[in-house]
Amino acid sequence: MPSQHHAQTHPIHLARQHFFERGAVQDGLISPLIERSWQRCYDDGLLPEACGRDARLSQVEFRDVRDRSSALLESARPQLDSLYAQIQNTHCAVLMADNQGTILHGVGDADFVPQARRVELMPGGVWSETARGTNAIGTAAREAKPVVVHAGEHYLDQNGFLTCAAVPIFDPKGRVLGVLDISSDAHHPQHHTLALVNLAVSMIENQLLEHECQNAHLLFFHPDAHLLGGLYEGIVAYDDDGRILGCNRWARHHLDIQPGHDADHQLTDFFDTSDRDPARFRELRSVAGDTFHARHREQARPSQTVPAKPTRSPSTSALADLSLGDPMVDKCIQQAGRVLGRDVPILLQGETGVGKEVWAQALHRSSPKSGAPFVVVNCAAIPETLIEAELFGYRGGAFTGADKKGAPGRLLEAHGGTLFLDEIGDMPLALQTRLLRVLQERQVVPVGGGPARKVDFDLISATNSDLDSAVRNGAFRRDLYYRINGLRLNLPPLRERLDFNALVNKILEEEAATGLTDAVKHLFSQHPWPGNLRQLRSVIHTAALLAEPGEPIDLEHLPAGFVEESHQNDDGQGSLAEAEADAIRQALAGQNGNMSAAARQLGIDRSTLYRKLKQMNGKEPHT
Ligand SMILES: Nc1ncnc2c1ncn2[C@@H]1O[C@H](COP(=O)(O)OP(=O)(O)OP(=O)(O)O)[C@@H](O)[C@H]1O
Repeated sequence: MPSQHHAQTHPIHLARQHFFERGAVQDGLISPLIERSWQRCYDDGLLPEACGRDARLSQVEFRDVRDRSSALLESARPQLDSLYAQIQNTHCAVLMADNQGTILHGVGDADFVPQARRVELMPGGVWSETARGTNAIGTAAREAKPVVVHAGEHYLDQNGFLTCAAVPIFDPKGRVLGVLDISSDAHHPQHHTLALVNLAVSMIENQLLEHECQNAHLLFFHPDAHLLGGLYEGIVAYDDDGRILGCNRWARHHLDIQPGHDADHQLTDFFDTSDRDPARFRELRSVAGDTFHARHREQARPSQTVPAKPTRSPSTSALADLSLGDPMVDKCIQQAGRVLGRDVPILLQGETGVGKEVWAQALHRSSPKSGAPFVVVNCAAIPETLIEAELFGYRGGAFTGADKKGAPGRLLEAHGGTLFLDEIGDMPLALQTRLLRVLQERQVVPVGGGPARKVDFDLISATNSDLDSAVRNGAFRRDLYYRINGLRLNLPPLRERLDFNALVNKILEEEAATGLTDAVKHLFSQHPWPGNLRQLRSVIHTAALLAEPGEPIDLEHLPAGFVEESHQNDDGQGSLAEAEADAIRQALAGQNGNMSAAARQLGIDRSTLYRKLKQMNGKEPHT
């Protein structure tokens, strides 16, 4: 096969010439591993002047792939960040791929990333050997070995500008789970990169082992007592019967186990002892005759009565997870934490889309009632005539159209758990009286009569209207207001949150988006966000689908009307309420008056849009 590379003296050029023109390479010009890989690519029919095949995933495929690798991404994240911090500003990028060579995560220097993107060396790019010929990621995955691929060792001509060092990441059973890589421009070769990547991978693998074998015994060992406790110690996880559940790469190295061959073994297959629990000894001998120094650790085991550590229970973390650094939010979390489980009704107050329902769920999950039902009733979404039956239930045939068997009602469904009354300000006055009675007497009588049933639930209510003024003008019962307002949490609007950037990053991650261009970052920081977190999520969700995999969200990906909404704010034209009203009018005009489509575009609920329109029309003269 002819190659673009003609007679040249550099060993790699010579090797390419030999390989592509004569079909064999003179000994010593390139490593046997690279030659093996070239041969596979050649046999597979790949041409060196090609661009790669099936080499890029769609956004949807990419999202699926990332979801499947979420455990790996989670275990690896701290190491990815710290690895990049060590090599930053050296014209390179840190990349992590799954075992099929699809790049899941990438972070790199501004002077290298554009070059890398030209060949799709970025998240969403597929770098398997089949797709792109010999390359560090694909070849490391294929060979299950650390690999450096420099310049012309890349099979495809177009990748000859790269130098890359990649190390496979093994799961505790010794299967390749992914690949960690540092790539840079071949003009800036990095000398210690492979060692750095190896270290980071060791740490990721240990993290995976401890995470996946949470209830196991752990045996740590090393031939040198001074290196016990260091990064190169072997770790074996095993159960009560001495059966090996998994081990790290150094255990495989010290015990000479081939990756993938450590399952279905007993400790006694490798250590020379008849004791099933050899970890009781400080010194061990392997069956091959090597001596190791050892230590032992028992992981937390559910069956044992280990004194409870004052750790954060998984439940409280639901609430704590809402903290991203905003002082007002943190204060709410702290106050809520104090009253949870103490029969104090909580009232969540905040603009539409600030996350009141998300908070209600987190409060429920953090409470002692987290295992019981969480029942949501949106008082604005149910027609007035049906709220009563919905809440209190009804006897069979109690009213026209009612189910013959009757229904227990949402209050009874919440028995033992949490009732979340959303938009409580929209509850009709007559029903407020009935609800108050239930809260006082803790029993429910269904519509149409029947025996009273006892109910017990935690109550969380939410409103985006000003309940104080509703109480003053008689639209909301004062006694009910006191009853539901044991603790009021005022959730700040998005434009006032000091953790705005952290929130954006969290949503970008959840939506598998790559990032934002500087122009979009600037626009976001200026935007009034009338739809708050709901609008932010909906804008990022759509824009992430419109951007190519690995491409940051740019102005062109933002929904129509969004940029204009921001500019109105820039011009300083009028108040926020006016900006919001303008946005609503524009959305309705743009969607030919279709309420559902306009609400979707604005990132708010249809019922919220109705209410806002009512408010706008009440204030404004007809035009
Ligand atoms: N802490 C958060 N982190 C990320 N996204 C969030 C958060 N809180 C809310 N969101 C997003 O905003 C959307 C709206 O949240 P939610 O329904 O809880 O708001 P709300 O205040 O109850 O709105 P409304 O008053 O219109 O009923 C959620 O579906 C979620 O996508």
